[in-house]
Amino acid sequence: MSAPENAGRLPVADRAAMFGAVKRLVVEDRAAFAGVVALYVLAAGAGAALPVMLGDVIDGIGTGWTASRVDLVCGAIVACVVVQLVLLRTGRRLGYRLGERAAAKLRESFIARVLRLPLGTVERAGTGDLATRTSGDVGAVAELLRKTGPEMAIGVIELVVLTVAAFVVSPLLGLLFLTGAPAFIIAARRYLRLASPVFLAERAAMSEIAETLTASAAGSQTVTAYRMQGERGAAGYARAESHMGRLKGIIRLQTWFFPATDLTFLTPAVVVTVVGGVWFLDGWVTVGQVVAVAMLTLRLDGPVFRSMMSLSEFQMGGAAMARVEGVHLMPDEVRAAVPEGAEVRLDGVTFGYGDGPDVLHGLSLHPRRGERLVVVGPSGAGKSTIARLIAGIDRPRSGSVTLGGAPVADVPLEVLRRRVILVTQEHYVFTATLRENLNLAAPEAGDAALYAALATVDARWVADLPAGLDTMLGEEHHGLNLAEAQQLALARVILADPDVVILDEATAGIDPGSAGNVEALLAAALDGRTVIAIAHQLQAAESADRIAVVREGRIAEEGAHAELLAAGGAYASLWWAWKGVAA
Ligand SMILES: Nc1ncnc2c1ncn2[C@@H]1O[C@H](COP(=O)(O)OP(=O)(O)OP(=O)(O)O)[C@@H](O)[C@H]1O
Repeated sequence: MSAPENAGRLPVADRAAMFGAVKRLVVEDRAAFAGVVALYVLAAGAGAALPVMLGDVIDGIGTGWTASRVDLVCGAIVACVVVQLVLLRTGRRLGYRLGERAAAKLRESFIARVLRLPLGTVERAGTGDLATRTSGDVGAVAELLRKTGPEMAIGVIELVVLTVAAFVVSPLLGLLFLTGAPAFIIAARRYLRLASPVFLAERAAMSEIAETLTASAAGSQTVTAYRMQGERGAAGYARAESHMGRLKGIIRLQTWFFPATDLTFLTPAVVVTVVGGVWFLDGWVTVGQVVAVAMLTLRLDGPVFRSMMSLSEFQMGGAAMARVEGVHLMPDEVRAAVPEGAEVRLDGVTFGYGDGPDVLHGLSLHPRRGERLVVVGPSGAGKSTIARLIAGIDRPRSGSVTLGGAPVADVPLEVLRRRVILVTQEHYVFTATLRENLNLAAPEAGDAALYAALATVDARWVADLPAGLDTMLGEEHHGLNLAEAQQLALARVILADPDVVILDEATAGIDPGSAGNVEALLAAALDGRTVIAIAHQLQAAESADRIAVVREGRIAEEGAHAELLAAGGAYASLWWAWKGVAA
C-alpha cells in the first residue's frame, strides 16, 4: 500500500494490491476465465492457420500435391476463417459477461467497505474524493473489465499466437518476424506517455461542460431573474470550445501516431520478403514458408491497432481501479468496547476539528436515562459538536464520552448505530418504495407498525400517496419536500427504537406551527428513551425535562425552564431575545 500523503486521505492501491485484486477476481471465476482465454487462443490460432496453410499449398503444388489435396486444404482455409469469426464472437460475448461479473463484484465490495467507514473518516478523507471514486472511478473500472481489458487480451494473445506461428513455420523467418517488435515497444511507450494527458484533459473538459450545464439548469430561476442567460450561454459555449480543442488534440495525436505504428508490421513484412527471398535462393527456406511468414506479418495490423487503441484507456482504467481498490487499504478501526447500560456521559471533554483550536473546553454533561434534555446556545457554541461526539462520529481530544461506561468512539459501529441515532437536518430519501425507506430502520416491521410510526410524526401526506406504502419515492418518482423527508427520518427513528436519540435541529424544516406538534408526538413515542434535542427554536426547551445552555464550548447553565428563567442568566437572555423575535 502506498502511504497516504495526508493523514486521513483515502489511500490508492499500488501494483501489488491491484495484482492481488485482479488475481482474486480471476480465481473466483477461474472456469469462465480459462474458457474465455481458450476461445481467444483458438480464435487467434484459426486466424494464424490461414497463412500457414496457404504456404503449405504453395510448397505442396511445387512438390506435386494432387488437385483434390489442394482443394481440401483450401476448404480448410475457408473453414478457418469461419471458425475464427465464430470463436471470436463467442469469446467477446463471454468476455463481456465475465468482465461485467467481475465489475459487479468489485463494485459491491467497494460499496460494502465504504458503508463500513465511520462518518468521521469519510469527512476527513473528503466527501468529494469518495464521490469521484463511487461514480467516475467505479464506472471506469467496469469499462476496463468488460471492454478495454478483453480487447487488450485479444490483441496480446493474437500477437503471441502470430509470433509462435511464424517460429513454427520457420525459426529463421521467425527471427525476422520479430524485427517489428522494437518499433511496437517504442511506439506503445511513446503513445502512452503522450496520449494519457490528452485523454485526461478531454475528460476534464467534458466534466466542466457537464458542471456548467447542470449549474445553469439547477439555477435556471436565478439565471432568468438576473437576466444572466447570455452570460451562462457564453460560459457553456466557452466550455464546449475548450472540449472541442481537446478532441482536436486527440485526433491530431492519432493522425500522426497510428500511421507510424504501421511500421510495426510493415518493417517485418519487407524484411521477411527481401531477406526471406535471398534465403530461398540460398535454399535455406521454401517459398511457401516465406509467403506464410510474410502474410503472418501483415496480420499483425489488427492486434497492433487494437492494443494501441486500448492502451490509454487501459492505463486510465488502471488508475481508476487503484483508487477503487484503495478503500480496502483503509485500516479497519478496532472498535470492541461493550456498553453496559444506556447511560450517556460527557466528562471533561476537550475537542477540536482536525488541527484546529479546541471548540469544546473540558465540557461535562450527564443526560439522565429516559430524560429529554434540550441543548441550546448561540450559533457556533458547540452544540452540534456535542451531538457528533455522542454519536461516536468524532473522538474527544481529552476527557471521555461514554455509553453505558464504554467510550462511544470504541463501540462497534453496528452496535452503536442500533443504540444511538443522530438525526440532523440532512435527510436522504432513497429511490425505493416508502415501505423500503422505512424498513431500512426495522426490516421486520409490518405495515401496521410502519403506519403507526408515520402517524406519530404527523405525516398526514401519506394518506394522499397514490400507492400507499408501495409508492416509489425519489426525485424521478414521488418527491418529498424537506418537511416530509424530515418526518420520514423521524419515523425511521421510532421504528429503529434506539436507547439514545439525538435530534440536531431535526424539525427545523417543518413549519414552526407543526414542528411543536411533531416534537410533542415524538417525545411521547420516544418515552423512556434518552432524547437529546439541539434546538434553535426555544419553544422545544419549555417542555424539556432539563435544559443545558452551551456557550463557547462550555456548559454555561443547566436546569429546568422555570428555574433557569428565574435565575435570569444566559438562558433567560436567550429566551427573552427569542420571545422578542418570535413575538
Ligand atoms: N467540520 C468542522 N471543521 C472545523 N470547524 C468546525 C467544523 N464544524 C464546526 N466547526 C467549528 O466548531 C465550533 C462549534 O461548531 P458547532 O457546529 O458545534 O456549533 P453549534 O452551536 O452547533 O452552531 P449552530 O447553532 O450554528 O449549528 C464553531 O466554531 C465551528 O466553526
